[in-house]
Amino acid sequence: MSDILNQLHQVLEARKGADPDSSYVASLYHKGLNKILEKVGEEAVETLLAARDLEAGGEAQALISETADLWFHSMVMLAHLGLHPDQVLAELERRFGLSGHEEKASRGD
Ligand SMILES: N=c1c2ncn([C@@H]3O[C@H](COP(=O)(O)OP(=O)(O)OP(=O)(O)O)[C@@H](O)[C@H]3O)c2ncn1[C@@H]1O[C@H](COP(=O)(O)O)[C@@H](O)[C@H]1O
Repeated sequence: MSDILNQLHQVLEARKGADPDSSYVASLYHKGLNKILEKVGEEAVETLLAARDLEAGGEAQALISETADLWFHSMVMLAHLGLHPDQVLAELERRFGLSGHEEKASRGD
């Protein structure tokens, strides 16, 4: 399932040499870290508002879409700073192991 993260990361890397007028990602790189962080913050707020709306009877698709925007802009931030999404996945895997989920799952707990 996470292969889409790798494929998207490759596109984000390729956009480092692209014309800012022809690519949204290249335009974010061109504007710099502060603009990218502004977008991450904006999408985080839109995500939490969509979560509250869903609990109040709104659409799940709105939360899914906002979460995708948040993950996407977080990946742009990581790529801009020279990091790979695999590093985040590895950290989640490390924590999963630390909390003993696999051990509990194998025991059937
Ligand atoms: N996954 C995405 C993606 N998700 C969201 N967005 C863009 O993120 C922006 C979301 O910001 P907003 O909703 O705030 O829209 P906005 O008001 O127009 O944004 P701002 O003017 O505030 O920057 C929109 O312009 C969306 O088009 C994305 N743009 C690109 N991608 C992926 O990145 C790849 C490369 O994109 P380009 O660089 O545009 O070729 C694409 O092939 C896609 O796979």
